Amino acid sequence: MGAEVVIEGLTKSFGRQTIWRDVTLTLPPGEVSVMLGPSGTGKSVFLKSMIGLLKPDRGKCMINGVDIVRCSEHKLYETRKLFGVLFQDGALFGSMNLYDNVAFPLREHTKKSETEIRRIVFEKLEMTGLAGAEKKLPGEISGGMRKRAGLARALVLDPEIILVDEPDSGLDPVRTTYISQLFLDVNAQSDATFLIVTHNINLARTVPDNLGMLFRKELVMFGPREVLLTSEEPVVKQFLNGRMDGPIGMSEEKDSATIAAERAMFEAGHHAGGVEEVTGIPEQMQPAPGMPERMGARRRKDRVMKILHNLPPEAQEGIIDSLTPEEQAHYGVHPRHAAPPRNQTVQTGPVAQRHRGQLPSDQVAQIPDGSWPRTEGSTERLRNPGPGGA
Ligand SMILES: Nc1ncnc2c1ncn2[C@@H]1O[C@H](COP(=O)(O)OP(=O)(O)OP(=O)(O)O)[C@@H](O)[C@H]1O
Repeated sequence: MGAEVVIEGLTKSFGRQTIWRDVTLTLPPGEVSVMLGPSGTGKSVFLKSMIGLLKPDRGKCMINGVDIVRCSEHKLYETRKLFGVLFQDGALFGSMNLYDNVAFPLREHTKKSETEIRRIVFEKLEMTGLAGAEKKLPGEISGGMRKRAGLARALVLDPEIILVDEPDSGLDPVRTTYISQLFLDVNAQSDATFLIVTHNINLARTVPDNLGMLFRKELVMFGPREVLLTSEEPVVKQFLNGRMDGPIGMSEEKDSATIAAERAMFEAGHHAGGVEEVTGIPEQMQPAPGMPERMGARRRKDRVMKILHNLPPEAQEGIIDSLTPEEQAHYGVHPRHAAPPRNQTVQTGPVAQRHRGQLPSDQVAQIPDGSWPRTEGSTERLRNPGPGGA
């Protein structure tokens, strides 16, 4: 199982420029999370801080009991081995063919024989749809293939946490969906914890279990996808619809006078851009047929049902609607539009509080005893996460 990442009060500045402050969130193990944010809000800086390439000024980033903000160089080196990182351009060595690029971390960080390396490299190339391309140089392949090669390389050390920086950059919408499918397939096969930073709305709406957003040097929110997708926060709504109408401006944010002047312009009929308003919670993408079930998604159901009463009503409704009738019966909930069965209480709380940041750590990915019935294999994996399991 992937590692849990607990971030508390993280703050990063460059000189006098604060990039973001007091970021608090938990990446639940084995789940897929996406961090959104307008350009320049510090998403890449956030990823780099998580792997210790940049040093935050304050706060904690705990991974398997190690605070990577304050730990020794040796601990940091060891903890970094838990990460696989896919950079925007794949970050491949231009003079090495794909085979050597993918083999590189194994040759650098392990004592594996060339036979074993060959087995692993071919396995990861196959997994990322690159079988047969091993002799190609990065300059001879498309941007999409370069990203998949970067992913193959990120996977060779069997990471517990996979960080992805703007997977859609330079890709058309269809290729972006294919690489999103690949992330979910890899997640199903590895149960690794994913964090993807992007401003791609399609990806954000359909891929992750959890969604967050950075804006104005703060984490606007982070939590189950249904919370952000049903949010009434102006900045979230504007971002999800890609419109000019709202607090996000040409260079990150607008002052109130500009917002008011633009509002008047849009009310007078000027097109605010974007398409018609997109609302609601689209169905989440699933692993391709033949892939194992996503254990992270299964654990998430238990986790989210435990915090359901703390979520805004629209998010509660979306979560309940996404369950099968059997799951709804198991958790003792039913859709708001259906009449409650007799003698059964509806678990929809009155809480409409702004859901900021943290999923309480005592509610993250704890599987209750006698929980939702599991298939044999999945029960086994949950009980015995195996070597390297969190
Ligand atoms: N090493 C650095 N030294 C000084 N400033 C930096 C450094 N790295 C990033 N920044 C600044 O931090 C801010 C956030 O940059 P970052 O690349 O993280 O934004 P982003 O949200 O990933 O943007 P985009 O979506 O456009 O990639 C920018 O103002 C950038 O200039």
